[in-house]
Amino acid sequence: MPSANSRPRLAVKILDERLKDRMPRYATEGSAGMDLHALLDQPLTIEPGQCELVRTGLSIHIADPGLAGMILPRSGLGHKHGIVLGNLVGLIDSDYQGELMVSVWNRGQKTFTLEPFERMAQYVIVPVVQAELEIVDDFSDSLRGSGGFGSSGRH
Ligand SMILES: O=c1ccn([C@H]2C[C@H](O)[C@@H](COP(=O)(O)OP(=O)(O)OP(=O)(O)O)O2)c(=O)[nH]1
Ligand SMILES: [Mg+2]
Repeated sequence: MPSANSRPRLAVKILDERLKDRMPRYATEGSAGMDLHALLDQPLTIEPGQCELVRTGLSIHIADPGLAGMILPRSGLGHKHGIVLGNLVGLIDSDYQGELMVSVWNRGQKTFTLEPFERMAQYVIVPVVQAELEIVDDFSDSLRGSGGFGSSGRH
């Protein structure tokens, strides 16, 4: 695993002083994501079916088009409390310089209270390949062809 020194360095703006001692970090050496804390002045009640856009107090400029950020649910909150993301997955462009926002969706059946600075989601950096689309009339044959949606097991 690359040491902390050889990891890509991403510029972060702290938009609220209270985030200074709650910076996202890898909890273990092998963690894929860093948890994002909810920037809230008071507890936020989220009713079943309700979705709230919650501030993180951070802007992260990834800058490198070969990388992207993803905001993913935390499994404990998702499984035990039905707290996932209103957009299912948040995709953060490398040129985005605004505040990271988390769409917190209560897809469960009970009211959930999100506490100030609770860890609500996780942020993962992933490699990205940008492609060029080249218009053609025909493709060279492939084994699959245009079969999809469960076609591979059928005779
Ligand atoms: O959960 C999310 C998803 C997105 N964003 C920010 C970063 C991302 O780069 C930008 C745009 O996201 P996306 O392209 O998914 O949204 P859009 O609806 O297509 O908006 P736009 O027209 O601004 O691209 O919004 C967040 O802060 N949190
Ligand atoms: Mg977009």
